[in-house]
Amino acid sequence: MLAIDVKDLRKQFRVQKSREGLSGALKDLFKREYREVTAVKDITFQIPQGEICGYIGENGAGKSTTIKMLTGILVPTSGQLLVNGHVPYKEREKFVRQIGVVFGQRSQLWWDIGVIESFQLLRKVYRVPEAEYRKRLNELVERLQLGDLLNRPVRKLSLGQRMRCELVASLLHNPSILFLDEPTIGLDIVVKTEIREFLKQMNREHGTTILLTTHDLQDIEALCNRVIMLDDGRIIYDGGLEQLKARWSRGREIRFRFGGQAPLAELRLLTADLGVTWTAGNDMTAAMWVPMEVSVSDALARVVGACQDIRDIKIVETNTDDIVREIYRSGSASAGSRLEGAESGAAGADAASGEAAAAAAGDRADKEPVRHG
Ligand SMILES: Nc1ncnc2c1ncn2[C@@H]1O[C@H](COP(=O)(O)OP(=O)(O)OP(=O)(O)O)[C@@H](O)[C@H]1O
Repeated sequence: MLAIDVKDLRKQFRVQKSREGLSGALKDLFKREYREVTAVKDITFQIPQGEICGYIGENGAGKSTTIKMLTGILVPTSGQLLVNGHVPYKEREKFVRQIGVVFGQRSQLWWDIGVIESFQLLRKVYRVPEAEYRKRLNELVERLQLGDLLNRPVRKLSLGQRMRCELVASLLHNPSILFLDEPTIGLDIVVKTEIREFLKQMNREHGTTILLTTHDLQDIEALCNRVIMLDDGRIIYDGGLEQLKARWSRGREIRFRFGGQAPLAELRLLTADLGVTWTAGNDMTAAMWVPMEVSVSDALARVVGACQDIRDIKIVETNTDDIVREIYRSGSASAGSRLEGAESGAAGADAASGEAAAAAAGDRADKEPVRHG
């Protein structure tokens, strides 16, 4: 069985238009006007059990909306959606016991009571048998070194401490799928690394499927073999991280350090026919940019063959941040990506059930109304 199976999934929101000025406000009172915002546009993807998949995109791309549909908080406008074989918004009670959710900016813990008391309440919510709960809690507390924190109220915890507690809370009932929305946001590098290691371990030992949205591409590098990239509600790339890098990388930089003054003019002359470019570093260093279509080993051989005084060579790959930024800018990851079909007219115009509307109302307060151009 697939962990997540999504077909032609769409979410539209109905947003009230507000007219300008006092007369506009008065008109709004009597006759409201609405417009549709399509946050997710007929996306299709499948995630097998045990995979860690990154779900990325710029602000407003539709990541959170997808996660909310996958976790049953929002009802899709159209399309099909199965998570662990369940339709999330239909079988809420049974379903939530199989998933864990961490929204980086929102807590599932009670603010004023001790962490351990929150855990106990969650045990009851998820109906975890006492013995199983104890065993699980001990394991998680040890892994994330929470011992000292358990009796403190959540409001007294630092962000990093709270995040570790949130992770425990989301895993107490041993869910087979974990949804993480910006799990490392605002954390220092030590805690980030700790959390990444912990997630890898959970995935390895318990086969937990993880879907992760993040703006921190180092989370993706550390955890995911696969990424799904979203732009303006559509999937623009679905595949391996390495393939993405290989396809999009426009070249590599090779840095040289010399025993004396870097012979820049000579180097330029030497490689003039290769299509590489040189930039000076400090006196003793220089960097050669080798575009993708030029062989690195040919370029290297040319330089090394002619200069005796090279002390150090370093090849620098284009980093994922640069690649992803470039893809966002162009709005397409082209070759080999699974481009979703064009938007096919409005389907099921009124998306908002009472539940969805409530989620929507509470939800935008903490966010900018963002869109990229
Ligand atoms: N409840 C809502 N009502 C109206 N519009 C919404 C609602 N939720 C999201 N949107 C709109 O849908 C689009 C997608 O938003 P979403 O929050 O899913 O993006 P995101 O990729 O998670 O962005 P971010 O990285 O900022 O969290 C945006 O244009 C947003 O303004």
